[in-house]
Amino acid sequence: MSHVEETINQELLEHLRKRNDELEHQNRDLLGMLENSYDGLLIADNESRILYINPSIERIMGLKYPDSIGQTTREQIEKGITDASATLKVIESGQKETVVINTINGKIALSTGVPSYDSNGKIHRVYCNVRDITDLNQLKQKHQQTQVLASKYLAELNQLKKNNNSEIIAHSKEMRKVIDLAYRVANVDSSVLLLGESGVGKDLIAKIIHKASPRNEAGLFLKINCGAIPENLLESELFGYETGAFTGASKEGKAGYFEFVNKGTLFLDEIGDLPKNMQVKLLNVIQDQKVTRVGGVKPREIDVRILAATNKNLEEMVTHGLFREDLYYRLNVLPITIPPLRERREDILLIAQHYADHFNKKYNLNVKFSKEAIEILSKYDWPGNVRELTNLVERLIIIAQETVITPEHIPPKYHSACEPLTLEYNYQAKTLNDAMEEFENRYIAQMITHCGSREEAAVQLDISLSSLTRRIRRLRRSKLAFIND
Ligand SMILES: Nc1ncnc2c1ncn2[C@@H]1O[C@H](COP(=O)(O)OP(=O)(O)OP(=O)(O)O)[C@@H](O)[C@H]1O
Repeated sequence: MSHVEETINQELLEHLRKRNDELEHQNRDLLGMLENSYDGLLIADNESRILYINPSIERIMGLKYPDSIGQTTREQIEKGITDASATLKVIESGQKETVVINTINGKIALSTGVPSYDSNGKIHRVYCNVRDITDLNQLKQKHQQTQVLASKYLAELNQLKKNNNSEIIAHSKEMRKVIDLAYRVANVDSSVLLLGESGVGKDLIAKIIHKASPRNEAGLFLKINCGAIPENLLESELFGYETGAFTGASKEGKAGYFEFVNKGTLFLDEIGDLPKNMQVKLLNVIQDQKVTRVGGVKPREIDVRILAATNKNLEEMVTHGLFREDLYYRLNVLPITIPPLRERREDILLIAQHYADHFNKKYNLNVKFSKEAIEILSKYDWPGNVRELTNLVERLIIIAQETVITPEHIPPKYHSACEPLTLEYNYQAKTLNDAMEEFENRYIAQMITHCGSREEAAVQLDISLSSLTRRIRRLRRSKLAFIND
């Protein structure tokens, strides 16, 4: 070898040594990155055989190094280590794939596989990035729970806002007594049982009691309709549940209404519909002021005032064994009975007027009641009480085309106060035609007197007001004119 050749060889050797050093450094850097990545990294061949895993894969998926090297991801699924494989999906589709996997050590991960091809265009390697999203999922769940809680608070705030605006109309002696009692019981902490037919205002009185009590500042008011929550959910809704208490239960567990409303007031509406097995549990919670979540053992201290309401006869239910006597006495410490609307007729007009103002404002109208319409409403028995009255007022305000509600606008069933007439008199007429005319004349005249107005009489006679007016005009021209102005 010449001197020149020797020099070139040495330079080449030096260059190769340097290059080798560089590659070794790069290799070490790359390996350092792979080994220290917080995400799991996995390299597989075109048969899903694992060639490389980093330590994070062991943390996320429970795969051990070096045992898992050479195993296929299909085998991992068969062994139950994971329930899906991005590698297999990439091999199937030939493109980038992302799957959510549940791993043997209880983690949820997002696995993304990317293919790499050889010079023939065939898959040569699959590179997988496995990101642990368990914490992210828990955060998401927490976020969702916070959102649920926030919307509950918002609903409660809106309810409170509404309460501030809601006015109770209580002109009658009977209702004034009820309100008076409500304010007095507000200052003590005993249970109150609100009794009365549907729609009398039990809800409204319950809100008044809470608002006037010190609990208004300290906690929330929450109404639960015991008859509306499915029996299998009622216990967990009221008392909450612990982690994994039942299938579908949140991993975090959940506070029930009693805990949610702590320091406030829980209004148990339709208490007569509470299933018997729940009655004893409710009794224990009220007595001990402690609640144990479903699936839990540790009782939690609570401070909740109970208001209950029913339109059923609880005493009778106790006699028939449908309601626990001990719970009945526990709830019935302070009973308040709200009389039906028909037993306090003087409230009818004021309530109707109050809601007419309310709906006129709401619909930007200026509809008023005629004297005759008011008379009909005052005489009706209102089996659905104030709720029925408010519903009718809203309907009348909307349907009255004119600015005055007349008897014609009011549906026939409300005209019940005009009972059928009994007509007894001697006919002066001889012929059938005359007798028929005479009957018509007298019947119409008496019906107008009886109902107090032509409008109401027309409703009772089931003819239009204009038809009645035409008949009156014709009858006035007859021999026997009974109809006066
Ligand atoms: N005295 C009143 N003044 C004004 N509004 C009233 C009055 N009483 C009841 N209302 C209204 O009538 C409607 C029915 O009242 P509420 O829901 O309180 O009755 P309830 O007795 O609780 O009925 P249910 O037994 O069916 O639950 C509500 O819109 C309420 O605001």
